[in-house]
Amino acid sequence: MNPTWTAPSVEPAHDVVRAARLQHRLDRKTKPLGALGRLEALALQIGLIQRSEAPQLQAPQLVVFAGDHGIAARGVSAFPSDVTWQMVENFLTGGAAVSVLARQHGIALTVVDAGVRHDFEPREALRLCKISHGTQDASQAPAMSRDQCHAALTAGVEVARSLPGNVLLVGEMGIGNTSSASMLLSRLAGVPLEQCTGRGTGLDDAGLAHKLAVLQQAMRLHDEASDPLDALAAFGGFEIAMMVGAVLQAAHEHRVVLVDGFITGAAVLVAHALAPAVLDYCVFSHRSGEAGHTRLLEHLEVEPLVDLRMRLGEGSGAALVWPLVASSVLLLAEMASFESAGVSDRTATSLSAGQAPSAQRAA
Ligand SMILES: O=C(O)c1ccc[n+]([C@@H]2O[C@H](COP(=O)([O-])O)[C@@H](O)[C@H]2O)c1
Ligand SMILES: Cc1cc2nc[nH]c2cc1C
Repeated sequence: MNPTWTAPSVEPAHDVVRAARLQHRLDRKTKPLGALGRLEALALQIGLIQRSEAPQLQAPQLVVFAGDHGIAARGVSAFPSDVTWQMVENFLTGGAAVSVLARQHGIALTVVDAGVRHDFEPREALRLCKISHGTQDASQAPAMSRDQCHAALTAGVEVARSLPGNVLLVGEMGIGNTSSASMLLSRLAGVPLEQCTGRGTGLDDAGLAHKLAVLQQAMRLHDEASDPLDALAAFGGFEIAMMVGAVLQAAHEHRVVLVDGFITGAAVLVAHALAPAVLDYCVFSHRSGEAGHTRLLEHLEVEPLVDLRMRLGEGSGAALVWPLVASSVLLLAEMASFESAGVSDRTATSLSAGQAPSAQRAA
């Protein structure tokens, strides 16, 4: 087995000339300068991602990657592992939060069995990519072997490659996966584990203290795992590794990547360590209520679009902000300019008052 895995290449999306042109288009729209706030930066980012001054979003795809975690047997979650496969069934029959939101917004939903401890009947919206029936307990052994880790990364690449459209919304399901995300954050960002570890699905104070002790044990066991792929194999899980592959492939193909919460954020953290330009393609949908998410966003120096104190996962936050993302692109495409609508702008007045247009934006 090849000891290294070659990540899809990711080109930086930034281009100074295209950014200036997009900004000029936005500035000539019939509104005060900057009045659409972060929607303007969003439209500009998507223009850069698509290398276009007239970006368009097509056939958004939400993929929920699901996997189980051996470490869940140590009592680090408020729920049992069986909830993972039961929720996969719920996604497929349309009753989960993400199912409702995807239906509401016309987003295609695919569920990927990355490594759930259950055998599923084949279904149209289900991709069977199981690496194993759950990972090993990371407090006792590496969560996965190098081979399994590479297989999961490759499967994620293949899933993204096979999907239509130019927007990937990334979600996950896996009892115990906040533990993996916390350990990845601590190891890759150098943040103390206490600041990375939270209540997940709803641990009480005693549960949180126990979770922290288990994660400390796992971190000590894998104290050599500092390279991003070593850390990913040590701490898991299969769904996180598949998300890393999918995000890298989506960025390679110049798709917009709409990132959900803490666990999807941890996958982006790994992807960023492998290919830093991946961040140019990522839109961070929301700030999760899970404690470590704020540290993760600070480390990546990114700001999510909204904070609704959600902490569900599944891609629910990504699905929820999809209409904002779609609106930003539509406004860029369809709003009239001052010239085309015959609306007077204030440039003439400010110029006669000796103020440069650039000073207006700063104001
Ligand atoms: O996305 C988030 O920010 C988030 C925060 C806390 C929990 N979750 C979800 O809850 C599960 C993991 O929580 P836990 O307590 O089992 O580690 C998993 O299925 C995630 O989708 C998700
Ligand atoms: C019920 C339930 C739904 C979820 N969706 C994502 N993670 C979850 C965890 C639980 C426990």
